[in-house]
Amino acid sequence: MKTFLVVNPRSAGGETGRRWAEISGQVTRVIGDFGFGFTEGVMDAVRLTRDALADGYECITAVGGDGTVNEVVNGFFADGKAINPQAALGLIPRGTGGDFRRAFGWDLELDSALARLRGDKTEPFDVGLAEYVNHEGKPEARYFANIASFGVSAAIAHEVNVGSKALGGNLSFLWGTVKTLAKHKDVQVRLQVDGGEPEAMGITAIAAANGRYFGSGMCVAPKAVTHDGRFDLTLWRDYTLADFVIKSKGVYNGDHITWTKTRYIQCQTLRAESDEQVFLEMDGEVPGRLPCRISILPGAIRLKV
Ligand SMILES: Nc1ncnc2c1ncn2[C@@H]1O[C@H](COP(=O)(O)OP(=O)(O)OP(=O)(O)O)[C@@H](O)[C@H]1O
Repeated sequence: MKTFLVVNPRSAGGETGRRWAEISGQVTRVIGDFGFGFTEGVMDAVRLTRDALADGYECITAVGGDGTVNEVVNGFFADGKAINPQAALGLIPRGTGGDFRRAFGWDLELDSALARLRGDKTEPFDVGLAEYVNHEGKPEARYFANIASFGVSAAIAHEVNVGSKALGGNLSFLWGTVKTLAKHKDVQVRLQVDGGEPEAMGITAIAAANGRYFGSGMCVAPKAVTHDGRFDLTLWRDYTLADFVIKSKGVYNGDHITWTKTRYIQCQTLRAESDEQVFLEMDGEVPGRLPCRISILPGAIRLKV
């Protein structure tokens, strides 16, 4: 398979760029010739992926974290269609959060990533599509690989992404989480699942999950499968800071789905709207807010496993 690596040199705190000579040497040893490009900023991985597919590359491999995976997946599509439905998505995980790779039990070892790239095993991979309102108030659509969520999860991601990183990555994330949770109140939304009757409800957060983890390791959707053509929809209500701190074990190991404050269903589409400002997060980025429509594209691309 002709392979192209989309490399985010800034991922893993810039270590990917600094260690590139060593990484690329190992890639060559294991898979032979490959093409590659460095991303130069936000959304650049979309362009690199589209160009590589147009050049006939059959396996596009993200070298980075969840943000890079999201952009590469977006590059698999143009004008609402997969550019090459037979093309495969590969991953050399380099990020800090790594929620996408956790669904597959993949670690950060380069050797295991290269073994996947060298092998010819792929499996169908469902892709999420979110239509929403961006921060300029304009309608926008974006694909996602792992999870789209709204409510406190998106508020935290927004706080961390726009907040000061003066404390350093992990501390900023922790501080953003505590600050947001401490002042959070459930928001009122109207939710319509698979075209059914709209239901009004108060929610802490709702996650439409293809993969299983978000928020750097919270197992929000423990039964989600990335090739079953469905989202696992997790609805949290009345969650407080204490649930995320004192009872956090259940949030991290998936037991929360047995709590009375959690609802867990499967669906293919959902619509959500609110009279309040409710941010929408996908794969860790916060490109906009409700109202949104989220749908699944079953087996839209193939994944190297
Ligand atoms: N050259 C660049 N300079 C600055 N930002 C970049 C550059 N290339 C890519 N980016 C941005 O970096 C963001 C984060 O990258 P990525 O998710 O790969 O790494 P990470 O933050 O280390 O990992 P994770 O998201 O898993 O925590 C991406 O959304 C991307 O738009």
